[in-house]
Amino acid sequence: MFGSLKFLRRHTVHPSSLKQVEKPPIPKETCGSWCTPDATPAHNTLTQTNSNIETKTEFQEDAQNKESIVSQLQKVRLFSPSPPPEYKSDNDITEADTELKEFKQSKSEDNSPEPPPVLEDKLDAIIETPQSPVPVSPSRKQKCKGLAQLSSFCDPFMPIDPQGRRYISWLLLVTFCYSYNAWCVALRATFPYQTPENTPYWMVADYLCDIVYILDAAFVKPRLMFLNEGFWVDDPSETRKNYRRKSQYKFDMISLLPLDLLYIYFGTQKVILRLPRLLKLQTFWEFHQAMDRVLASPYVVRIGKTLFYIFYLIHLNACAYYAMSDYIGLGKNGWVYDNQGSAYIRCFYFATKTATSIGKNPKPENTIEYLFMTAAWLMGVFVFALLIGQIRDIIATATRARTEYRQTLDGSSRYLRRLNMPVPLQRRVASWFNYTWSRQRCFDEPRILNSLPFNMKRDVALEVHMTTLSKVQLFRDCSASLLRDLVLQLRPVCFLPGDVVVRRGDVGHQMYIISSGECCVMSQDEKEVLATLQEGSVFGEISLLGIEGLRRRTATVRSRGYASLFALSRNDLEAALKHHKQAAQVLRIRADQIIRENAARQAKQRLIRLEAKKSVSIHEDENTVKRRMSNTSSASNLTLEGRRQRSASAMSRRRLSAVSESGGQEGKTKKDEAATLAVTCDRARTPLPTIVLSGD
Ligand SMILES: Nc1ncnc2c1ncn2[C@@H]1O[C@@H]2COP(=O)(O)O[C@H]2[C@H]1O
Repeated sequence: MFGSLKFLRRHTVHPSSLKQVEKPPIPKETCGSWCTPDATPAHNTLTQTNSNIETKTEFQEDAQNKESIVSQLQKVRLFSPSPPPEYKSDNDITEADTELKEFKQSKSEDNSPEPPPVLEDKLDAIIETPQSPVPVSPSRKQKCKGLAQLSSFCDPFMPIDPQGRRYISWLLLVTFCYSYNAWCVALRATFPYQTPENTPYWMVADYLCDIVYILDAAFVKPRLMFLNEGFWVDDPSETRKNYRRKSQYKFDMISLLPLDLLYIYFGTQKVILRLPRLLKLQTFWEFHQAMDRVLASPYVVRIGKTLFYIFYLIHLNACAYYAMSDYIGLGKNGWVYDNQGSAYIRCFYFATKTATSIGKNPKPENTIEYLFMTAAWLMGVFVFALLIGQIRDIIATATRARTEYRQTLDGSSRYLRRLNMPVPLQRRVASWFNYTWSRQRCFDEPRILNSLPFNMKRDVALEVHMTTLSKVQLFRDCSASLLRDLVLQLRPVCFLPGDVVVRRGDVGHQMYIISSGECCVMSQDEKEVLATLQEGSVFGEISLLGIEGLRRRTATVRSRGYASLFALSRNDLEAALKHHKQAAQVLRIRADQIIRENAARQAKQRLIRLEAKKSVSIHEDENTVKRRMSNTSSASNLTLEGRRQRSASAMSRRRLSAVSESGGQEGKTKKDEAATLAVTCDRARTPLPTIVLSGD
């Protein structure tokens, strides 16, 4: 048998020759997995570009690719230049074992952490999302020198990004001032809440708001960058002109009319003179639009805005009711406010009742009261119905996805029940729906993405799956364009605990990337876990690579708990690899490593089994001899002595034959086993023909 091992030596890989740099070995579990986070060095996350201009030229990318290929090939050099060691005696078993150990060790050395690849540079160009701020021109930088201490927002020479946080915060302040004016002008003009004592406080609040209005119209709005045919314009004179062209500018200017000067003539009680301040309504809308864009759940903003309108209308109604009651005379008849309790609360209560048509309102007693009530009810019927309907729509839109999910879940449950499917299967289906919903929050991701233009779709997909994809070693080792090419082909799939993702022996149709959860690569008998793959790991690629004799799954892979994976079909992978030779190289090298590792493991297991068999057969031989000896106890001493000698020599012969495994009666089966082992070991050591081992 060991003769055949000797024969194999010509094809043996000598792991010791792989040693190039001394690196610490990595833990066992991580050896078998492709780019599990533990096995891979810390990496930079994908970063977003700040401009839509590709920062790398094709040439640079090519040069980088070549460098990376060379380093990969240096890393996994499969052939040894030095001659293989001789297998000289029966100690070959030990040597073979040692070689397996060495192979393992060298493999772990090979997989030892590399210095983190510079991902930032490579992946900077991946997402080509145009960002709002245009780089500041040098002339502007010059101007800004003296004002370096000021933040860019306060700097009167710096343009302002209309989508930036600072501007949105500013809009919040202006909106607050606007709301103050909107509520307080009507309140103070009708209710007796402005007294000579508190007038200075009201005035301070008023003029603080006016200062915000002035700053907004004079320093903020004229610096707002704007999009002109897809380009952000940040030139100060252009941004100023752009603001002046807008209707907003006119309204802003009218809202700042200093009618307050007429206080001198009419007195400070004439708060109605501040009415023009309410014309700054566009900023109020602008703020809500900005929040709509920025917030994770824009529905809250939309509902908030609608509620603001509803309450404001009721507030105006309350003010009008008080003003009318005051005009007619407080408590003069049954309809007017009777001047009891808190004036504002009572009037607001009355206004709410009329606006929402609850009924049981005091009966109007004169024409003006009738007119008021008619107007209030009409407003309730039309305006409020419209606003409340809007809230219903907003909530329906917000929960549409959940409603659809429930409908799909109910439909599938009904279908399975109708077909009398086993209860565990029904539970599994429900569990899958629950998990998929909790992970993705939508079932029609492709439909949403398909409505976007191609590049945008790709950028969205990159952003969505950034966390996982940045952990995939394949994408780090290869050119950034591989990720761009593949990202849209990735199909999210979910697996329940214990689900078989791929089964050994099946034809492979897709490979997988783990997005979350863990998957276990099982041994042939499914009793041992060969490797635990974690987020960012890739598996199922071997059967897709077209390696001769390996078109079927080499191992069963099961999900450990819930697992979210990205599936990539054979066709998509093949199409991508056609244009990304380096990626094909990397995948094949990795596949080769796994195949060798598995083959080496199997060879070792067989050796152990063979050893065990041998020791059992020797033991049996000894027992047989003992039995025979006891049967012939009646024979003469001479004959006994002679037989003993013969039996001893026979036993030693048998021992010898068992140890050498050559010839003998049962030698045939052992020979077969040895031949199979030889072939396995041969496979374990012989590099695959598909792998290109030298290249530039
Ligand atoms: N020892 C191993 N360590 C890690 N992954 C493995 C191991 N053996 C098999 N695999 C993966 O399990 C996958 C099973 O399907 P494939 O043969 O297509 O590709 C296989 C590899 O990606």
